[in-house]
Amino acid sequence: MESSLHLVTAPFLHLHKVSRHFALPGSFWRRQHTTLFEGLSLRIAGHETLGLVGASGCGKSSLLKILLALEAPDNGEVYCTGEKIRPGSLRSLREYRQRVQYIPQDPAGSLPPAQTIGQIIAEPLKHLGFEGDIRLRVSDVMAQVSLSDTLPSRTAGELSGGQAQRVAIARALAIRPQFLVADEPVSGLDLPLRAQVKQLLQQVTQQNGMGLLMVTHDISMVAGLCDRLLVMHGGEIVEDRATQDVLRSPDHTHTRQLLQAIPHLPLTVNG
Ligand SMILES: Nc1ncnc2c1ncn2[C@@H]1O[C@H](COP(=O)(O)OP(=O)(O)OP(=O)(O)O)[C@@H](O)[C@H]1O
Repeated sequence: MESSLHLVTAPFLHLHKVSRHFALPGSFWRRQHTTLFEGLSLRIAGHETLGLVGASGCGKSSLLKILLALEAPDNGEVYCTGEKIRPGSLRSLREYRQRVQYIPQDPAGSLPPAQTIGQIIAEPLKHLGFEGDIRLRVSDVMAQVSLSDTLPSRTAGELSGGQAQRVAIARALAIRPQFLVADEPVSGLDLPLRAQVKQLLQQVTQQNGMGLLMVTHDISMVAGLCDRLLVMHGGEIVEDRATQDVLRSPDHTHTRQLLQAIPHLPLTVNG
């Protein structure tokens, strides 16, 4: 199934007919498989900001892992600017890691607690052989995410959830990627911090001319941040349109259910 937005003719990222199956628990000899998605295609332009929403368990994170080339699809290919990444060479994978960076779901849990902020942000620079001044680059990105008043020698274990997410964003930005992929970047944060992270993502993508794909359960995160909204259901992308259009007039029953599930404040207060 090709996603409905065919307008992206020269995509930066291209998933071509990817499939994901999982073995169900059971004996090895009688093992059965479940199909999460089959033959799913998606084209994304380099400057686009996209939200990906869907009910829990529909396969969003699995799709993201394939897009990030962290996992290989069971069938299908992943391309970046026309070059095959999966299956592909180690060289193309290494270049891909430089171009597409990941912001994890639970930064407080995923950052190594004993490492300093400076070490964490410098790690991808060292790993990918950055040739400039690493300390300068670390302090540059710390300033970009408003961590400049925080000492780079503080350890990740000392940070609040909001600060940890800023460090994770700074680490992703350090090697000057062209595209960010974020998996539930605000889950676990309270409402004011969610708004701050949303504003920060908006700011860094605009300032650096980067694209963004963000998985979220929180549809309020995509409004104003993502130009394009994908809704995943039953192993397919059932909506793929401009965010405002989807929010104003959802086509699919599942999208309407997701929108109806957003809590609203009562308009009047009695008593
Ligand atoms: N490695 C795996 N082995 C077996 N099943 C898996 C594996 N990874 C994911 N699954 C199953 O695939 C389904 C989709 O998981 P996935 O994490 O992609 O969904 P999701 O839409 O991101 O969910 P959530 O919104 O709750 O994070 C789930 O039923 C999950 O249990």
